[in-house]
Amino acid sequence: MTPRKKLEGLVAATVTPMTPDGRINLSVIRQYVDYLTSAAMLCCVETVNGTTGEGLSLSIQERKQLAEEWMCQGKDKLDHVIIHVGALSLLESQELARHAAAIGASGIAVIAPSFFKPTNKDELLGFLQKVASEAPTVPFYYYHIPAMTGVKIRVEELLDGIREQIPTFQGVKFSDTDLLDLAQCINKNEREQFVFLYGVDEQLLSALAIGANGAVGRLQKMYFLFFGSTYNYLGRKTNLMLQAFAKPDLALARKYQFLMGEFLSFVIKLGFGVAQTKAVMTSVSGIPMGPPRLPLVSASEEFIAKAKAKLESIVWPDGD
Ligand SMILES: CC(=O)N[C@@H]([C@@H](O)[C@H](O)[C@H](O)CO)[C@@H](O)CC(=O)C(=O)O
Repeated sequence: MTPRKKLEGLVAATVTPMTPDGRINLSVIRQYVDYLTSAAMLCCVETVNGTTGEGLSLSIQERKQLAEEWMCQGKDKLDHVIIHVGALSLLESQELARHAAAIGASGIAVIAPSFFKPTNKDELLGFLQKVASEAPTVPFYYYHIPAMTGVKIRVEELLDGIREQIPTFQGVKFSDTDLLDLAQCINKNEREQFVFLYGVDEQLLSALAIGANGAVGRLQKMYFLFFGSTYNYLGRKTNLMLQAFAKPDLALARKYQFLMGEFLSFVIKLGFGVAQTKAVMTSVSGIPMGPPRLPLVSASEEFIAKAKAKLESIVWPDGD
């Protein structure tokens, strides 16, 4: 496999900008990249076309266009662009994997198919292997998000012998609240060959504690990574939390986590999902992210006003 720059830092799960009439809006991606690298202080971007990016609501053609645009605009600015290539149809997923390889993606991620679902580890592995083998030089990540897919096969179980079947396997985008499963994965990963990208932003500090349990060195090597939708607009604050944890200044790290939690808990009560993430991101960055695609519907004006007021009312420890 071609040596690539080490994957480290925060990874934003990107939204897919759309025009008011619901078409993908490639024209703002350059601005989006600049925003992420400057204001949000991120150097990686993922997943183009993931959950937050409404990947499964897009056509194959749209997904390819978006992937190409992110690769083009991210060149020399983003260290990594990981492309989500999961689909309900194996053939479509394979086509997207080949495309991601052809345009030079830093990695591909795949969720479990979620209409006809794999019922055990071997079925899931079979699907993942057939996708990964279409991009034999591209680092491969399993994207575990059971709340969305309904596929609850434990990652700990999936990891056993996975490299024999998927030589490009690099790790897991772990977007689940089951910290026992995550802890077991980290604990078993003695040779440190895999990375775990944790994706429940409001629980990041707890996951950090689990990752740091084995050895602080893991954290220093950024062996344990974080991705999520909130890093689109709270990336800078999350980076400050990571710095406080590494120091270690746990009281300060907790303060950041609690304040992020205060915002998320507030918006979750109002009803929070991809549509609302798009609205918050539009309001914070000034980049028109547009509406989501049906069946998702735009966030209400009331939500937008309340979320904005809440975010502005938070007094962060760095004085911002
Ligand atoms: C279900 C969901 O959308 N989860 C988000 C989180 O970042 C989530 O928005 C955040 O923790 C707030 O609840 C990410 O894990 C999604 C994600 O990684 C992706 O879009 O690729």
